[in-house]
Amino acid sequence: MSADDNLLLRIRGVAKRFDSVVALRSADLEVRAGEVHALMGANGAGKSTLVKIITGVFPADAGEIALSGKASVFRSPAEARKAGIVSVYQDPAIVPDLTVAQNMRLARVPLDAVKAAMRDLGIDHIDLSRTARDIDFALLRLIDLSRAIASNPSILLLDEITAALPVDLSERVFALVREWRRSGRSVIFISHRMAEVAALCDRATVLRDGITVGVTPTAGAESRIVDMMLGTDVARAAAEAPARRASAAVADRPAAIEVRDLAYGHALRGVSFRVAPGEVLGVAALEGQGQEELFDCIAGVRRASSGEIRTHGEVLRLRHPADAIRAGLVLVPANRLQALLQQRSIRENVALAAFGRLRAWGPIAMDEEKRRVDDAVRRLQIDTRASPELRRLSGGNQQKVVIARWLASGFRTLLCFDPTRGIDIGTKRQIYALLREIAAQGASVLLFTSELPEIRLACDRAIVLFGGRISGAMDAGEADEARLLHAAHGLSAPDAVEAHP
Ligand SMILES: Nc1ncnc2c1ncn2[C@@H]1O[C@H](COP(=O)(O)OP(=O)(O)OP(=O)(O)O)[C@@H](O)[C@H]1O
Repeated sequence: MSADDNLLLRIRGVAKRFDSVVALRSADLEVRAGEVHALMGANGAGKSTLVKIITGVFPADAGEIALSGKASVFRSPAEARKAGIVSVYQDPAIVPDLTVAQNMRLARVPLDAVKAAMRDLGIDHIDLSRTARDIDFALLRLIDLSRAIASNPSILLLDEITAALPVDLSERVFALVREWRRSGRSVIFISHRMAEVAALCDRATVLRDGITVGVTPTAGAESRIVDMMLGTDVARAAAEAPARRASAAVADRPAAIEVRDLAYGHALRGVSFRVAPGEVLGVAALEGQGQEELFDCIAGVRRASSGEIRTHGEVLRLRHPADAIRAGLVLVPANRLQALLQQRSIRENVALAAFGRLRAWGPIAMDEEKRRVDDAVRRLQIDTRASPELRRLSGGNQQKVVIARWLASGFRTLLCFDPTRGIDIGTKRQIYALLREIAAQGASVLLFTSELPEIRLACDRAIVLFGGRISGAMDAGEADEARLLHAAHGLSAPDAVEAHP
């Protein structure tokens, strides 16, 4: 049987325009039965738009879609589901104020099948009568995935499913995808993490500026894929890792931020560390080891049960995020939906923080605000073609808006919680370079990342959390994945890992 006989989905010349924005010019995609197929492309390349066209969220302006050789146009996700195509979209399709069970009923999927899928993913401990709003974002995505699996599709589309997931939960998704392939079904997998694409996917289709620019087996093709995604010139610039400052006895300087014996219920216990001015301190941890509580306490979102937080020697009383912002501590949260006003313009969203601050200082300096906002938008290369509405930006570009906001307003310490979630490899490098630049100008950065290789690229030092305590501390040069993972599992003998590669 030839590969063509095995073709499940064939897409030719799909185009889509939103007013003046051309999201897709001519997208081609062929997915075989029993294949895990990566859909790659930089932020804004058109991946999510293609996923939404395939699953009937909106119609294409042009092009053909054929399923098992038969021309197929779906007018809604429900129609696509009936034909065996189901997607887990980038933002969970879950109503926050309903319980998990109510959400599943809303999606018309049988609860028993959802429970079975949750069991397969190892998340059956979640009480289905809990309100979705109270459930961690990473777990919500897995619940959304369980919903998708429950209808047993022949093609599963996963749009950046692992972007919010820590290593251990990502592994469960990979196991499921492999099982899916073994049973002859197909997965279309979108991710900005090249390592997982190379490990998991059979072939990749690459989109650039809305056009399919190549199809390749993934094995050994990582750098070729990056070249295709970014265009060769940009890829070359992106490959130059940001220069890490020579570690000039940073730890000896007075701390920009010092955390002493911090506790928050059982989630955080006796956590102490310092970040010097000009330093980027990385925080690594598996899911739910106290990292969210740590960032929330420092950002004034939650009140610590005991312990102290100081900036430049002064003990802070943080009762509200505004207290932290006044002390120069600002948070870039992982969940951009929390941080952004979807109905407002990009400009308003970037100006949000600066606006409050400038107003506190006196008359609003509109020119100054405009200059700062323009500068931040330019530095982060935010794609403003779809201006003025923020909600029309691609996921990665929305994430950049959150960072741009604080760039425009100024701060002394940037608390970044997984800031490069869902961001393409070129932009990621820009963000690391930006964090380094911010540090070089004297600010300090505390960076939690669920992507362990980022620690070495962006940080000077790293601490690792396990069970609410610090289970490891090391210089970035030593923070390879094996060492970090070891500490993240509460194992204190990284040398043992090296001894058994
Ligand atoms: N509903 C919409 N209205 C207007 N423009 C849109 C809409 N949805 C997407 N776009 C625009 O279409 C282009 C492609 O966006 P899309 O979300 O498909 O990119 P992507 O490849 O998924 O990016 P990312 O990796 O950042 O998620 C972007 O310029 C985006 O701003």
